[in-house]
Amino acid sequence: MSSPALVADGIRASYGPLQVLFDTSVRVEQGEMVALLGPNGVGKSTLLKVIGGLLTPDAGTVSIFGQDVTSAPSRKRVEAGLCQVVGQSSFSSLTVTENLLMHGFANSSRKWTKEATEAALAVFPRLHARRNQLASTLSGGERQMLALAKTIVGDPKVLVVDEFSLGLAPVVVGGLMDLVRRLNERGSSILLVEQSVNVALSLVHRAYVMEKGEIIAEEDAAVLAADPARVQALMLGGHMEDAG
Ligand SMILES: Nc1ncnc2c1ncn2[C@@H]1O[C@H](COP(=O)(O)OP(=O)(O)OP(=O)(O)O)[C@@H](O)[C@H]1O
Repeated sequence: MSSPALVADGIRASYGPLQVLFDTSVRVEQGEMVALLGPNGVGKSTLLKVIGGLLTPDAGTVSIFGQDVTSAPSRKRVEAGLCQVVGQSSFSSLTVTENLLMHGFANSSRKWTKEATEAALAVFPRLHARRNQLASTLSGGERQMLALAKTIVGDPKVLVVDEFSLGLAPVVVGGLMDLVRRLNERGSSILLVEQSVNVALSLVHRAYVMEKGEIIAEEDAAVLAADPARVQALMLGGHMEDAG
């Protein structure tokens, strides 16, 4: 039987005395798209830090395609196939297009790189308009778009995305969802952290809902999407008082 693409099992994690994750477990099978949902501050980004090797857990394991990477540096995780959309790092002395092509050629075939560069630029008209401009001259939002576009061109085996809908116009989010879907069709396994439940459930196969550092529900996305009242109750969780 093939190993899951990504497993975080029994993760406990803290910032100093503040424990944020309590035996949190998520799994993404090969070829699967999974969402991690939950309101602000429940620990979603913390779990991604543990997965990416930016925070050492107090307990639990992380594995990628069956390889235990719990204590491995981020570089080893990347070698194992993990790609995380973090930061906005680009080569500032290269143009937008050069950044995309270079990232693609380093990680994938020339054919896919050229196709995906065009597709990514089509999703982001702002980047398209600035395709021959140096990355150093982009605005913060445009750099964010370039970071996402680069990830897609890189054809990752396991893609972890934190809040791709945040701060982007709905039309851009729609285009990005199409790109993520295409990546998944090519075989990428995907973990998507999202606050926008509608965006997430229309894209993924399965979803986890997190509440105060624990997974409180795990369901097929179609089952959750058919029961908005339950989703709303799960997303509000113990945060009713903050929801207003
Ligand atoms: N570097 C840090 N030092 C101390 N506490 C932190 C740190 N980062 C996060 N926290 C706290 O840990 C808890 C979980 O934060 P985390 O960012 O993982 O939540 P989240 O679910 O990703 O939230 P959001 O959806 O708002 O990004 C919060 O109470 C937060 O204040």
